[in-house]
Amino acid sequence: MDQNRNIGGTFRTVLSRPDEIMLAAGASGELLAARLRVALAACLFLLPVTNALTGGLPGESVIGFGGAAFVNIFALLWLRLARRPRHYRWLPFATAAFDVTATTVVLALLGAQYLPAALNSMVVWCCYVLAILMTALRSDGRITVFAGALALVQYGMLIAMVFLTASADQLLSPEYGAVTPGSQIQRLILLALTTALTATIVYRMQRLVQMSGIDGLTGLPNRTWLLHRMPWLLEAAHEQGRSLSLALIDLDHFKAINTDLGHRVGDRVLCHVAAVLQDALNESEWLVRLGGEELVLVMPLPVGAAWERMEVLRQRAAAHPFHPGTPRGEPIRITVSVGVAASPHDGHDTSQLLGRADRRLKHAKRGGRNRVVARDE
Ligand SMILES: Nc1nc2c(ncn2[C@@H]2O[C@H](COP(=O)(O)OP(=O)(O)OP(=O)(O)O)[C@@H](O)[C@H]2O)c(=O)[nH]1
Repeated sequence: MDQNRNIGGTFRTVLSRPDEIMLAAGASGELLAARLRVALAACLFLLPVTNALTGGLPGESVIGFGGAAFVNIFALLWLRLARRPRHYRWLPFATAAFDVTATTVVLALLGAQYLPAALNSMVVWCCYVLAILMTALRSDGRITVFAGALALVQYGMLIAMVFLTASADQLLSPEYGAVTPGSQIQRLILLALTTALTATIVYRMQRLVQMSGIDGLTGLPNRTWLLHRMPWLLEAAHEQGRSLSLALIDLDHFKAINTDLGHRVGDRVLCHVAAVLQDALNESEWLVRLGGEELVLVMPLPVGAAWERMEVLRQRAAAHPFHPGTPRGEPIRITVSVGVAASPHDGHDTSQLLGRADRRLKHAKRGGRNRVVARDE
């Protein structure tokens, strides 16, 4: 699946809004990035101190110290904001822009003191690379591309300004070497490559998370996906004052299919039922394979409406027999039993809802199977 993606498709994926799981991972990544920034910002004070102690230009040390103080104040502010995960949706863009722009400002200040330092300071220029690499922690390709593009534009403008204003001998320096167009183009290319590499890492991370949340047999989201996704769905439903229902669906007499026709046919039956149900779902309904022959359907409905919806789907499963595909194989009617539970009435978290739905599923089995139960008896 992965190998078949073309570059255009990959690029579109990188630039698209990540799903809820990746956004949640990105929010904790933002907090990690904020903590890392505070630690790195504290280390920045070492640069002007080292510069002063090793006989560097006094003006450089003062600028370095001022820049470090500025970065430290903002680093603490970003950390404070990042402690409220996903509260400020603009935060990852703002912090990435800050990291890049702070680098440009320090380079410009160095250049104002001593022109070659603006373009040939290796230590400060490397902060662009760190700023772009740090966007990988946000698990969002849009932020990586944004930070990379901003670094290219800002550094490109700095190059243009220096070359437009400086004379040839101002670009020669005993400390920093010669500032040449060739070396500056190489730096721009390195920034573009860093951006492309970081975006690729983000893309791979997204694909791995996606793959770990998909059931290999049916292609449905799996238990891992459900356990990650449900808290967000429950929180959103709670904020909007809506109910969220969960239906636990179990195939009836599935053991007999395995025993009579073999496990391989059993697997095909599972895929068949998953496809029959999946084909009838709308965008706000999520079908998950919990494990074995148990499926879960999550619906943004109160319990009564969820029961009605499951009744329709139960009848649909029964009306679509499985065809073994062998010359003498008769179509097999597959039925399902279902237990439904809804938040907030039956519970506030996934395990409470699953527990309640499981109890009702057992009632459905005891009551003769091929039925939906949404109430305790
Ligand atoms: N082919 C196949 N079988 C599976 C898979 N996972 C679980 N099973 C089988 O599913 C069967 C589940 O049986 P049970 O739920 O205990 O019983 P049942 O026959 O379905 O009876 P009721 O649920 O009471 O209607 C077991 O035989 C498992 O081996 C799978 O991935 N593929």
